[in-house]
Amino acid sequence: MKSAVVVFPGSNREHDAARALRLATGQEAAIVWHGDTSLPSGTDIVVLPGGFSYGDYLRCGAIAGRSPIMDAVKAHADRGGLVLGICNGFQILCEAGLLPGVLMRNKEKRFVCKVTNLKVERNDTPFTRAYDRGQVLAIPCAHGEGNYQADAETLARLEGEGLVAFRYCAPDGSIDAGWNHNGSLNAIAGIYSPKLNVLGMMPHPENHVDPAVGPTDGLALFKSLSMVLENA
Ligand SMILES: NC(=O)CC[C@H](N)C(=O)O
Repeated sequence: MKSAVVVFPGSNREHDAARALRLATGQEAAIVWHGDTSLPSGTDIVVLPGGFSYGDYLRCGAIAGRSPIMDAVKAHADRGGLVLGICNGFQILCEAGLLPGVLMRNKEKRFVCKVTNLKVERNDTPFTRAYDRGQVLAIPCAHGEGNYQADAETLARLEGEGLVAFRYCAPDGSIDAGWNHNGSLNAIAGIYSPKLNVLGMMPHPENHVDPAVGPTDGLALFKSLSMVLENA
């Protein structure tokens, strides 16, 4: 499995993402600069990592979404290639038009850094097959602008087509506004593209992958990707 992690000026989670990919797949990810115009040949999965690309100026991800590498990322996604955007990476995917909607400021207008509970909506996707449907994961969040918003038509389409990947939930899996720390519509923490090959999510699965430093609920996401590609 060949993976590539894109680095933008201000990215700060690229090594965490590369490490998670290495732990799950046993292979090194290529590190790709945002100013490049192509991905390494044979790339199976592209990861847009978290961080503060371009200092979060204009809107988080707005400038990075127009970087030279994004045409190659779009072409990869159009061919059915896998793309994972985590936190700032999710913001970049929305700003680049690979996913619908926008990430607004958290409802309390504060940066939130804490472990959240995430409900796995479906486990028949390339990103979630190593999870159970309805499983509740403990995954950290660290963002100021994670409040997912979309117009009513887009929201209805996401819900109707099963494109919500994860929701913020209570520890027992119930959807309760008290656990939706950033105010996202329908407690949405992550969404898929219509072909399920692009996933954007605000929480950081790459930070819960190593038993030496804590819980490992994020590892199965990266394992899912390697399972898909082994079976391809
Ligand atoms: N951890 C991150 O990727 C942060 C995302 C973004 N800069 C925000 O604060 O919303």
